[in-house]
Amino acid sequence: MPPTHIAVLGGGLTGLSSAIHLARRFPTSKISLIERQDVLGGWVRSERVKLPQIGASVLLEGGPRSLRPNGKSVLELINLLKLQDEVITVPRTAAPAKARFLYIPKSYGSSGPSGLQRIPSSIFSMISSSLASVMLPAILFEPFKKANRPSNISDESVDSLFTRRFGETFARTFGSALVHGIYATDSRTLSVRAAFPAIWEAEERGWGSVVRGFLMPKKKKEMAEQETYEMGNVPDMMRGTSVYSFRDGMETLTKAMERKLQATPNVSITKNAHISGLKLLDNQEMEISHSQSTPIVASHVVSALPLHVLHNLMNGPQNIPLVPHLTKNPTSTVHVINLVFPSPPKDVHPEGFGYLIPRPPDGYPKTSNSFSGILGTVFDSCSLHEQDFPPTEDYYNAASHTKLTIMTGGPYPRPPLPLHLSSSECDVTPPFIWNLLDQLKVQLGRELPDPIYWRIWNNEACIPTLLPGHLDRMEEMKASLGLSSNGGPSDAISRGWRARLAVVGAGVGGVSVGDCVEAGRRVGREWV
Ligand SMILES: C=Cc1c2[nH]c(c1C)Cc1[nH]c(c(CCC(=O)O)c1C)Cc1[nH]c(c(C)c1CCC(=O)O)Cc1[nH]c(c(C)c1C=C)C2
Repeated sequence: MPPTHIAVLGGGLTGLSSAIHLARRFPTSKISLIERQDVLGGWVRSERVKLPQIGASVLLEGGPRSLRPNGKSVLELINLLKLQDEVITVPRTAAPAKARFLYIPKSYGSSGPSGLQRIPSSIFSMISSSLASVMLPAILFEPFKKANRPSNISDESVDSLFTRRFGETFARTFGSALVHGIYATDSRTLSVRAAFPAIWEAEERGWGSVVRGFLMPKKKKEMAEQETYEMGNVPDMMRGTSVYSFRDGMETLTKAMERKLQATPNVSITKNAHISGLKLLDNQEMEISHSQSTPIVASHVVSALPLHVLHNLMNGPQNIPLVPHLTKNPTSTVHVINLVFPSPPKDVHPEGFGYLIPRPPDGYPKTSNSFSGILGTVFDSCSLHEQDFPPTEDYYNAASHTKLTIMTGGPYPRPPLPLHLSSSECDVTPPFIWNLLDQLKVQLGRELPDPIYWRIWNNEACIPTLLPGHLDRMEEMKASLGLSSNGGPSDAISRGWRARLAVVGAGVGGVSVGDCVEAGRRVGREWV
């Protein structure tokens, strides 16, 4: 029998995707989506600002800003929500797809390269690269290094695997920068199996060598199970695309998901609702108390809340079955700072995607002082100039402005934020922004004009750091809910939750937009 009433807790990407797919799968079930804030979409936030000084309208992002076309569940949503005309693509041959940089401060050491360094994209470009001294020996000798994974480990940190296979300098230079750019955390704390399973598996496939493993074909049983996605013509549109976004930013996707849900008769959305409790009733239904009206009683619940928030809900006075590991992982806070300069990109930065900054050799500083803790900078004008008006064909040399985004925080101590978070709220540029501009000038190696617009987004606890052992812990968590590892009901049916509570989201199964949408797509499959 289909569920009578499904409550979806949390209206971020995973909650929205869960509600959309559950409403399709169970058209006769009642579905209630409950969100704490007055907007849906979670960390996805796009803002269009008009800048009359230069006669431009500029689209800025506070969270994720681009997508890769390999995420089939997002391509499917684009098709289902008819967003094809909103998509903008960056071809694989374009500069932002090919040119990515590392910034290595002079203070990191005298022997290696310093300054803005282009990351080579092939073995041939590696030979002439200034990063060759760090990359070439590490990569060329790795296949000849003895297998060295300790037999008693089932997971380790990204830094630990990179150091074992490629050496300490490579691990710190490339591994830490990669982890900054995705998880905004310390690579010495992040689980390699949870964050980069392909690297862990390549080492196994390659008899101890990651490089050999990547060069070898995958065995049949390692190939992902084949899912069918309703993608229509979207894969054709994406041919040759490196990354894509939407003309009006990533909110195009979440707003379209919300509109779709509003138009679906069996779905109700409650915003501004503070959820205060989750209780298991004697008849196996679940009661969700929240601030907006009387409690909701649901036969099935999807929690798309951050795990620590779910933990707090369950820790009330009611006696409910324990769900383990909800508070194990820490989270990273990222400050995202959009800057708009009144000059074309050629006067501000090299053409490309942007740059990442590796971890300092002595580790992260303990206090913020004047050090800004920049993790990396994205050259938004290069990849996303089609979002801005008026359109400029030769945007790099001729656009009226440059937009870029600095990301700070994560493992660095964070200086206090200014009172006002955008230049539209105050006339005086705060020291926080001047300090970042000083750092930016050093990193880009040039003088910069004063920005005509700045905007700070405080993404508090936005990305979970999945600690080593995460995958095993999530199996135990699922088992406690009465779910087996493949998502179906386990024989532990006597457990209180009886597979009627599903826990999904970035803290469980992957932090990318694609992972969140996919998790929502798969949830509740066992409820038929
Ligand atoms: C708020 C800042 C974020 C940082 N990482 C993420 C966010 C939202 C999440 C993230 N970023 C990337 C991925 C991988 C995506 C994939 O493989 O499909 C994830 C899950 C890659 C990425 N990193 C940066 C960009 C612009 C992208 C493309 C995707 C996106 O737009 O988020 C730049 C970047 N992100 C962060 C930092 C510190 C940084 C530095 C330049 C943190």
